[in-house]
Amino acid sequence: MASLGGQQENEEDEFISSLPKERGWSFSHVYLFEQFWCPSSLIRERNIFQKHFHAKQSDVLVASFPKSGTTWLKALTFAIVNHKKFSSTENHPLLTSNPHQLVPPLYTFRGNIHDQILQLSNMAEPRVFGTHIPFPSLPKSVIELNCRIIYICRNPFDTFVSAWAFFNKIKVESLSTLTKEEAFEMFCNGVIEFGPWWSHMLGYWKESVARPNTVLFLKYEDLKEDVDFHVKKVADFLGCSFTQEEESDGVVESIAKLCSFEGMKDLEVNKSGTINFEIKRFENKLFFRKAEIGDWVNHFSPSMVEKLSKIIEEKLSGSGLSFKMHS
Ligand SMILES: Nc1ncnc2c1ncn2[C@@H]1O[C@H](COP(=O)(O)OS(=O)(=O)O)[C@@H](OP(=O)(O)O)[C@H]1O
Repeated sequence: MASLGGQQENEEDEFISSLPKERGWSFSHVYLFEQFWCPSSLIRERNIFQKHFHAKQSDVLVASFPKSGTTWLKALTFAIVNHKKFSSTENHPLLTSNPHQLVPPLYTFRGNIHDQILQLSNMAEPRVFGTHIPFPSLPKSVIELNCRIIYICRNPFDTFVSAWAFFNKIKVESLSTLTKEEAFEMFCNGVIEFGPWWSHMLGYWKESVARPNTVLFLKYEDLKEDVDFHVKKVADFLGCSFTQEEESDGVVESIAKLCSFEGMKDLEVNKSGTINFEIKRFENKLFFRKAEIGDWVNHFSPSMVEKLSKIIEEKLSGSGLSFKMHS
């Protein structure tokens, strides 16, 4: 972890310990920082980032609440921005690397901060980063330079099931396994890494309405319905539209196929590869579970359905944001 130096570190520790604190889903604790629940390590990383990271105008951000389709959108975005560089069928980096390796998270400082900044500044442009950070807490330079942001969200029912399955598998050893009931209670209270999920979605939703050329808001369910349409939409948004010839050659369809759940989950790198997450090293295969719309029906009791539906109604009403719950 990058170091701030003695006194500053102490002040930061004091600041973090003054914040409201809850048990996390995968981290021992999460703190209410800038109105979202966040592990202490991320608060530190984010503070360093605010100070030292300078966005470039060509940077692209893939933003999401966890378990909403991040892996899929990272793969698609990487393939789209590099479609002139790599063929989707031969030797494509996505055939041998997990999307999270090709599209690194904005905040994961390990080791020397200056090396990290140098590494990032040497990345091929356009640099594509992933982030689960809510809109208001993004690095200032990202906002000031109007870097393009693609946000993906998913219906909260499926997001909950996916998160419950995933976080229990990657959690720190010392944490007890969250029962479905415990996790659901926390989810309904917004207490989950990067939550509350409703303010996360609404933050990006409002920006996408106010600045549609800067923030593109996508839904997992819509991508499932017509991925080719969305591949073209993302390319147009990023200013790298496909030519007529590329479209006739089937480039759009081959990107969609390369990034499909079926295509990705059976790749060797995603079956047996591992990724170094802050908490521990875990298997890439954990990013690929069922990828269905409506799996929640196998997990929700009628009272859970009623409670979550009410929260969605209450939190999102009037925003214009709604979800498809079944395929
Ligand atoms: N290529 C592709 N296409 C469609 N769906 C996919 C794909 N890759 C992963 N998935 C499904 O997405 C869910 C994981 O969400 P995230 O990728 O956002 O997870 S993470 O936040 O990056 O950890 C998780 O959903 P569930 O299966 O419902 O748990 C994955 O199975």
